[in-house]
Amino acid sequence: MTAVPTLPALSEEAQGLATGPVEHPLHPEHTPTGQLSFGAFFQGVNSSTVWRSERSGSQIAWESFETLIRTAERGRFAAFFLGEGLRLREHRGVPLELDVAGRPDAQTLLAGLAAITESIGLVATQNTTYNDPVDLARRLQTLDLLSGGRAGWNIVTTDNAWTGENFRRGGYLDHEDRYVHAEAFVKVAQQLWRGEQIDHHGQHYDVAARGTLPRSAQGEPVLFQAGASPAGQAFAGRTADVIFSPHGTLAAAADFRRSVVDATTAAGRDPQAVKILPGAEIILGATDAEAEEKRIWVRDHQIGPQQAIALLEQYWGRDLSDFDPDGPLPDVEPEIEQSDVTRGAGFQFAKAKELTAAWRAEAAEKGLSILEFAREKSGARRGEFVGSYDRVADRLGQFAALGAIDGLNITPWLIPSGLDDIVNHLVPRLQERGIYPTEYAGTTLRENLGLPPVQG
Ligand SMILES: Cc1cc2nc3c(=O)[nH]c(=O)nc-3n(C[C@H](O)[C@H](O)[C@H](O)COP(=O)(O)O)c2cc1C
Repeated sequence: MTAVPTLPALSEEAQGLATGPVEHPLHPEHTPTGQLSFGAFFQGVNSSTVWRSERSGSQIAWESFETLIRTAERGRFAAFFLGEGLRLREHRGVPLELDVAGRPDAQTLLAGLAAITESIGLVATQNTTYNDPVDLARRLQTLDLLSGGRAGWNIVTTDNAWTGENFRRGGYLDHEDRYVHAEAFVKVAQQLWRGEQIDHHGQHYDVAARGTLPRSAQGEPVLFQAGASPAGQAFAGRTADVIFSPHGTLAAAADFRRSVVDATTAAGRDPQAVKILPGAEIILGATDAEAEEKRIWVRDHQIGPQQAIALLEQYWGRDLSDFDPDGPLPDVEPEIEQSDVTRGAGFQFAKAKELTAAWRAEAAEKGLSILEFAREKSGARRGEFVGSYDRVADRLGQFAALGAIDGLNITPWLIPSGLDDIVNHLVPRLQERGIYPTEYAGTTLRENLGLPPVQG
C-alpha cells in the first residue's frame, strides 16, 4: 500500500460541536439518551461489500452468516439485520455486474441463527407490497417465539413494477398509495399478534382471521422501517419503533432527528418513541493514516475495471465494453432518456443526457479516467466513520451527546471478517466512554434497544 495523506479535519459543524459541550438538545422535546446501539447489516448483494479479495467469503454460505453474527454478538450488537431483494437487478437483459447475484431468504436464515445465538436481535426486511399480511405476521411471530423475543421486522414498501413482475403484479400499487397500504398491512399483523379477531375488507385484500400463536417474551416483533421520504417518516412516526435511515453525516442526522421527532409528536406519540439507526460503513486503523490506506484498499476492491464500465452503462444505456477503463469517459451520447428501476434504486430517475454530460465535464476537469471517476462516485468515501479507533470513538461520542442518532446499522465492507476491527477496537473505546453497553440489558430485542414494553 502506498503512503497517503492524513484525514482532513472534521467538517465545520462537527468541529463546532467538538470544541465545547452540546448545550441544547436538537429538538426542544427530545432528550438525548447519550447511548448507542449497533446493528450489523449483512448486505448480501451490492458493490459496497468487497467480493474480489482472497479474504472475501460467500454471500450465501452459512459460514459467512455464522461468523458475522457471532462477532456481532461478542460486540454486544443489538441486532443482526438482513435486507431483501426479490428480483435481481439487470442491465441489457443480464444480471447487473455491480452486484453479487442472489440473496437467501431472511426468515429461514434468521431461524437458523437464532439457534446459535443467545441475545442478539434478528431483523428481517420484508416488504408490505408483495407479501400477504396473515402469512407474514405468522412467520415473524414464529421467529419471535423461537428466538425468545428477539425478532424485528424491517418494513419496506418496495412498490416497483420490476419487483412486482415476480408476483404477477407488476406496478399494481400506485407509488403514493404504498404507505397507506403498508399501514393497513401492519395493523392486520399487530391485531393477529395480539390475538384479536380481524375482519378487514380493504382495497387490496380481504382478511377474516384470528392469531394462532401466543405472545412472545417481548410481546411482538420490533418494528423497523426503512424509507426516508416525508410519507415514510409520517408512517414511522405513527407506527415504527426504529427507523433505519440513510442519513449518516452529523448534519444530515441532526436534521433527520428533528424531522422524525416532529412526525412522532404529530402522531401523538412520545418524542423519544422512534429510535434512529442510520446505515454506516466504518473503516478503522490504529492511526488516521492507516485507516485512510484501508479506505483506499476498500474503494479499489469495491470498484474494479469491469464494475466501472458497468456503472457507466447504467446511465448510458448502451454497451461500453470497448472503452478503456483507464481512458477518458465515453464521448458518445446515452441511448436512454432516463435510467429505470431494472438498474436498482440508486440509479432510478436519473436524466441520462444531463447526467452523462455533467460527468464528462467533471471527469475532464479533474483529469480522471473511467476507473478513477467510478471509484470517486461510488467507492468508500472519507466520512464521519473513517479514522483511527479513537477518532471514530470520539466522533460517535459527539453524535450520542447531541442525540442525533441512537446507534448505527453497520454494513461491513468485508464478509465475514468486516466487523472484527469494530468489535476488537472500537466497541471497547465506546464502552470506556460510557456510551455503549458492556452487557446486554436483557434477553429481548426490545430491551436491548432501550424500547418500552409494547403497547396494546
Ligand atoms: C436504509 C434503507 C434500507 C433499505 N433496504 C431495503 C431492502 O433491503 N429491501 C427493499 O426492498 N427496500 C429497501 N429499502 C427501500 C425502502 O423500502 C423504500 O422502498 C424506499 O426507500 C422508498 O421509500 P421512501 O420514498 O419513503 O424513501 C431501503 C431504504 C432505506 C432508506
